[in-house]
Amino acid sequence: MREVILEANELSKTYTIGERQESVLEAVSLQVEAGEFVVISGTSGSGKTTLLSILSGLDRPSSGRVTMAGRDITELSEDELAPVRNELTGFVFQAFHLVPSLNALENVMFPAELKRDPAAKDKASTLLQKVGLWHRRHNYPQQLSGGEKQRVAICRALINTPKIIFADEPTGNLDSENSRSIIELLLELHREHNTTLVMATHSGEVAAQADRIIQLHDGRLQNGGGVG
Ligand SMILES: Nc1ncnc2c1ncn2[C@@H]1O[C@H](COP(=O)(O)OP(=O)(O)OP(=O)(O)O)[C@@H](O)[C@H]1O
Repeated sequence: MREVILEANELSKTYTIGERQESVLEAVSLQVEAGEFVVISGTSGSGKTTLLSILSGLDRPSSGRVTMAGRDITELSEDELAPVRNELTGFVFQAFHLVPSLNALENVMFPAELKRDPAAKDKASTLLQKVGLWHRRHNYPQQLSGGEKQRVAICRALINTPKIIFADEPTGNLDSENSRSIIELLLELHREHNTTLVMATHSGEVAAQADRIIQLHDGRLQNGGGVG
């Protein structure tokens, strides 16, 4: 049997808005195997971003548990969680969170430099070339278009070859040619390094390439979340 790298048990998330309690996720349980490419699909507002944020340890559930690489991360403090996230995961979210004072190349290198990787610059250069941004390497985030920033953020998420990549509409701001090259890059990592991909997307073309599609509807899973 293959390793289950990510597991959610009975996750729920409730927001309080004024006097009202709004339930965004309800009793979501799922398992993802190491090396799987899972797409989370669902209409706008169905809870995809919320689920990805909780699965990746960026946000906490109101109840339920998340286990990552055999470790229950639900009750870890932020200080305990940060090294687990850095070691295992990469994030491609809609907010780019690029460092404004670093140029494109330096932004991509940053996570590898934190690990004192001597190949940081070479790896960052290769990634920028793959996404067609080598000529923009000296530009600062404010000198890049939305789609270019998106691609820099993707390179940065990939530089340490994380075990699990969480991606929220990674091609959301991109035209079809750039979307294809980003998906190709993610799939290349998936194939070559057995990287697990957990991706929310509206794109049927991307979903068609996934091993499994998890459907969210009003915060509930439509099909079982077990390993397919
Ligand atoms: N911080 C918050 N406070 C209150 N409600 C929130 C908060 N964040 C999200 N929501 C609500 O939770 C629901 C799910 O949001 P979420 O962003 O997870 O949906 P989504 O499926 O990713 O949507 P989209 O495809 O439009 O990005 C929405 O109804 C949203 O309004």
